Amino acid sequence: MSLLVVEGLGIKFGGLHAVKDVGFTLKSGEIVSIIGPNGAGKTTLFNMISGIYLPLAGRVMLNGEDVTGMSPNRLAERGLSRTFQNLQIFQSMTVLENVMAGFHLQARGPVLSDMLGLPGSRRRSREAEAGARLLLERVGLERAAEREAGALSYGALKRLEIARALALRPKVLLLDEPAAGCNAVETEEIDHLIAAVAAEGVSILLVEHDMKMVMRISNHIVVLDYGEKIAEGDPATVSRDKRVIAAYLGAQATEAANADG
Ligand SMILES: Nc1ncnc2c1ncn2[C@@H]1O[C@H](COP(=O)(O)OP(=O)(O)OP(=O)(O)O)[C@@H](O)[C@H]1O
Repeated sequence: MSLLVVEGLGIKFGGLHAVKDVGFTLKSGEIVSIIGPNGAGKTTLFNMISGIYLPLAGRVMLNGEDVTGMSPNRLAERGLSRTFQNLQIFQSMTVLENVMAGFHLQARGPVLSDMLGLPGSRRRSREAEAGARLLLERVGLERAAEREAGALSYGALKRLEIARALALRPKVLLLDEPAAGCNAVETEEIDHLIAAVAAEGVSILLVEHDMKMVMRISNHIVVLDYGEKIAEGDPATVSRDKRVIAAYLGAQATEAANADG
C-alpha cells in the first residue's frame, strides 16, 4: 500500500496557478524526487503536503487518512516530518541539543513535570539524549555532539538537520534541497545517508537540483513545469522524456554551456 498519496493538488497565488492538479504516490522505503526548473512549484507542493499551505484543490492521504490542511505538528505526530531549503538549525545551541529539541517535540505533553524537573522528566531527558547521540552517530556527527552548531561546515549542518527530522521518527521524510550549497564530497555523504534511511523503511520525498544525485538515488521522479506535472517515471524513463529535456535538462545544459563559455 502507498504510504503517501497526493491527489490533484492545486493552489493559486494572485490568480496564477503555482501548482495545478499534481498527484503521485510514495510507498514504504521508496525515494521519490520532485524536479523542475526554478519556479516550477516544487517548494509550494512541499508546503501543501507538509501542512504549511492549505491547498485550493486536491487532497493528501497519509497511511490511509486524509491529512489535507493538517498542521505540521499534527502531521509530525502521524509520521510525516520535513527539512527546509534554508536551514532551521539553532546556531548557538550544541549539535546534541539541536537533535534533542527534535525529541522534545516528539514527546510533547508533560510540560509541567519537565518544568518542575520531576523524576519522569529527567528520565525523558536521558532517553532523549541517548536517542540523539544514536542519531548523531547515524549521520556521522557523533564526535561533534558538544560543539556549537554554528561552527559546523555547511554539509554537516545539512546532516544535522536530517538527524533532527529523524528524531520525530518519521515514516515519511520530506527533504527540501538537502544538498544545496554542498560540495561534491558533502553531497555524496548526504546521498549515502538518504539511501541508508530509505533502506530502513522510511519513505523519502525529495526536492533537489543536483541531477546526478536525483538520478542516482531516486526510485521514481515527478517532473513539474509551470506548476503542472509534465512527466513521471524511473530515472532512465524521465531522463529520456522529450518534454523533460526541453523544460529542464535542456535548460540546465544551456546554463552549463553559458557558465563554461
Ligand atoms: N508565497 C507566495 N506568494 C506568491 N507567489 C508565490 C509564493 N510562493 C511561490 N510563489 C510563486 O509560485 C511559483 C512556484 O514557486 P516555488 O517556489 O514553489 O517553485 P520551485 O520549483 O520550488 O522553485 P525553486 O527551484 O527556485 O525553489 C513561482 O512562480 C513563485 O513565484
